[in-house]
Amino acid sequence: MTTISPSITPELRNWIVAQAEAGFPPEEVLAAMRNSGWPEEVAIEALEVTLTEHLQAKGKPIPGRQGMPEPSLSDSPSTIVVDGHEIRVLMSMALPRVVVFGGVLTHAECDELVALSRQRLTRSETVVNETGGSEVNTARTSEGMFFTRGENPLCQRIERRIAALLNWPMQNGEGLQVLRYRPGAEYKPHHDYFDPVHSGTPTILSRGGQRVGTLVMYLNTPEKGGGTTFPDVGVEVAPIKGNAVFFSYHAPHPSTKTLHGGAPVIAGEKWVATKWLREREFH
Ligand SMILES: O=C(O)CCC(=O)C(=O)O
Ligand SMILES: [Fe+2]
Repeated sequence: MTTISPSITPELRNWIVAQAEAGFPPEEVLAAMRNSGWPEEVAIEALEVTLTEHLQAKGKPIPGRQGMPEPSLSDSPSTIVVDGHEIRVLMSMALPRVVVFGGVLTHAECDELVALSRQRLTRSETVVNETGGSEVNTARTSEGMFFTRGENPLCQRIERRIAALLNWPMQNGEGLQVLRYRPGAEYKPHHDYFDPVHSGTPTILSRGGQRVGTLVMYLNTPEKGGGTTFPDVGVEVAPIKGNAVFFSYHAPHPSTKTLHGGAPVIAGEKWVATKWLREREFH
């Protein structure tokens, strides 16, 4: 992962906003910044951050990829009913795009997922950037397993619910992943998208394009620790059985502020099921 912290001075910010308001497309503003000596990566992040914040301040929608997974929240409902199942909306944030839901899964569904996955857990692996394969990694000390999409009636029911909740085709989802963290286990902050700079990324993208969103569902409530953290914005989501945190990223870029991690579990175990959403049909 590359992390860039450009110093966006007020002068630079005003200049970028003035260019955009004068009608110059972002590509031209970027070219001008490159010509005046800015490294491309830094210029892109400065542009994205400045324009996103500017649009948000003016209450305008943020242009991104055409179509993103997104719950129907335009009239700020307190609950969303999906297939007769009532889900509560607990928190919504614009940047990063994060929504916390209550009661995505019933306690019985959480217990059943744990029971179905327990015997299949192995030490979690992470993607090897160079090859697109996977390997054991000290940043991720959980154990995990993947269900294939639609593997059993429970997975089918949950996948249908998630597709309706996030307005995203079921076919574009990866199979559910279940993770168990024991005391001391954690998942250090990372992005879920595949970094385009890595040579293994094209192999991964051939199976359905980029990841564009993540839903982490909590299958139990750890006694202490184990929250899902978003270090860019100092947010921590409490892991409560049945609840879930959704976040989306319209580009594979840190300016989405979707850096996140599973904080170390201090007491008890933590179980989650993660659903990753791809741009296109995942196969
Ligand atoms: O365990 C968590 O809270 C986060 C899990 C996560 O980041 C992932 O599965 O990609
Ligand atoms: Fe993640």
